[in-house]
Amino acid sequence: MDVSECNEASSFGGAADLGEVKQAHTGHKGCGTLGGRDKASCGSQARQGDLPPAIWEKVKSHPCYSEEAHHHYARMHVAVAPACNIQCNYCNRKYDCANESRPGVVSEKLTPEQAAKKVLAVASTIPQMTVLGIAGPGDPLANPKKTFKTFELVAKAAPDIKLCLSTNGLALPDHVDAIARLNIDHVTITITMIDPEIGAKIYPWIFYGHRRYTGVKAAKILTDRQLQGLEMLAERGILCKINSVMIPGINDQHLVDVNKAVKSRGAFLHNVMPLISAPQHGTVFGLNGQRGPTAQELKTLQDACEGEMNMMRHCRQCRADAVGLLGEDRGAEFTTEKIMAMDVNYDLETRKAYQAKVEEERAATVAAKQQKLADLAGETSDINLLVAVASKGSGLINEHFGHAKEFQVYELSTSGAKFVGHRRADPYCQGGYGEEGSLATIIRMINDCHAVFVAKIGGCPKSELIKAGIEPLDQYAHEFIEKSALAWFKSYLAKVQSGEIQHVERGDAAIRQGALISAA
Ligand SMILES: C[S@@+](CC[C@H](N)C(=O)[O-])C[C@H]1O[C@@H](n2cnc3c(N)ncnc32)[C@H](O)[C@@H]1O
Ligand code: SF4
Ligand code: SF4
Repeated sequence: MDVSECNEASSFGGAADLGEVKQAHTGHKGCGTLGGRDKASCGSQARQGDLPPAIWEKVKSHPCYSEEAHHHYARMHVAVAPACNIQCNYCNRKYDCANESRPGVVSEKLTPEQAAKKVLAVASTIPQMTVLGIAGPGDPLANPKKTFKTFELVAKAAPDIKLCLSTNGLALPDHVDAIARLNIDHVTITITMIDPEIGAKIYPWIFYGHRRYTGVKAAKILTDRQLQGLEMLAERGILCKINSVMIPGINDQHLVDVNKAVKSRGAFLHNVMPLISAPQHGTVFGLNGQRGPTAQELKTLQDACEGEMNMMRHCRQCRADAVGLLGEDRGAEFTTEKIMAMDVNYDLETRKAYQAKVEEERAATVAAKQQKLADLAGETSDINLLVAVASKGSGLINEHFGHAKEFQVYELSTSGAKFVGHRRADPYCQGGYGEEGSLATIIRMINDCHAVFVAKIGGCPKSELIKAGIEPLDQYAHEFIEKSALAWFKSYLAKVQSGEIQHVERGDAAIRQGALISAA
């Protein structure tokens, strides 16, 4: 789901500012609303210097729009939008499990007033929370009064928080003016098809103009409205992310065409997300056995789409009430009951001071990586491999192998270290002792990786990883991820060149043996 699609309330406050942003956006060769883009300059991997300053300001601390930012900044969603105006075969909002991280899932629905109080409570407890997103549990624009009221309250009380919303796009053209007026600078539209014949297999019905439509007719209205809404937003300089759910056998090949269509209409970022379809969720796809993609299938599609626009690869498919860094969920600390009892002290200056420290930490991460990249400059090898990393955030290798809830995956080559995805894991250590079943699952899940970087690891999992051909590395504990990965890669290349080891491809073959994106 999406969500973090938040927008920026403070720095781009007035109409004049918006005009300036639009000009900066459309005027930039790499990120123009229409026309060619420069591969390195758009999307979540973009860094300072790649983008016009006004765009960089919008994305630099948005954990979903900037891969670099997601190590340092948090987001939150408030569940104020329960209703939906369409039905997707992959969505069932009635199924709720507090321990589950999945789009559309929430524990409590909130009024706009409760939501605003929650935002202030989180903002004062987690000063690196920079983005408020509304992403459900239904569709924000099928609940426009509650959605916009919430944004109004938050913009007034906490003007430094960026505002985002995530919509299926059916009602979008009717609300673009309100979105611009409220300075909602980031909007996500879920577009899974541009061909209504394919759409009819994904959407059983839509509700539009006081009536219900089904089949190809419904899908045609939906795709027309989505693309119209995207063009209208791009025209106003509002950054748009497109979410596409990858459904093998239904729209997987077609998503390359979707990518071209949204790129040409000014989308900033494309997020191809894997279908989640467990039967117990009670969705049509879950019940009829429709599978989601493997990690390798997802990566292959993302690579195919990544021509001129970078792809978002760090989406965690968050709950509609998620709180915290991507990949962690601190929602349980902020239930309505707890918030009502909290003494909330929202202090803008304290938040700014904290975020200045975060920026220092981030600058150190980038500098360390640049130095290692410079070290690699003379290498000519065409070796390209994956490594897994256990991290709790801040761009550090700071998680114990046995406690990791996910492994971040980086692709290493002489061009650098590129974040290409994550694999969810059931923590190997439950209550202090290892579970054999979950160790085997984790090894299968990262079986396409040559090494795994961890803060600490026990003797048994270490030897099992070595047996599986994955090198466990704890000597980089509490070091920066990319710097360490590049340093290790350089030493790996040296060993290959000296004949000390032989490079063996892992990749496809290993992961086809059963590594799914989620162990769940
Ligand atoms: C829950 S929706 C809420 C926002 C809005 N209604 C929409 O669909 O864009 C957030 C995102 O989660 C995605 N999503 C919902 N159920 C999913 C599933 N079972 N598998 C993958 N993505 C899913 C949606 O496609 C959407 O991009
Ligand atoms: S990680 Fe994905 S689901 Fe979570 S807030 Fe960001 S875009 Fe939305
Ligand atoms: S549009 Fe969003 S909330 Fe509505 S059914 Fe689809 S995924 Fe669920």
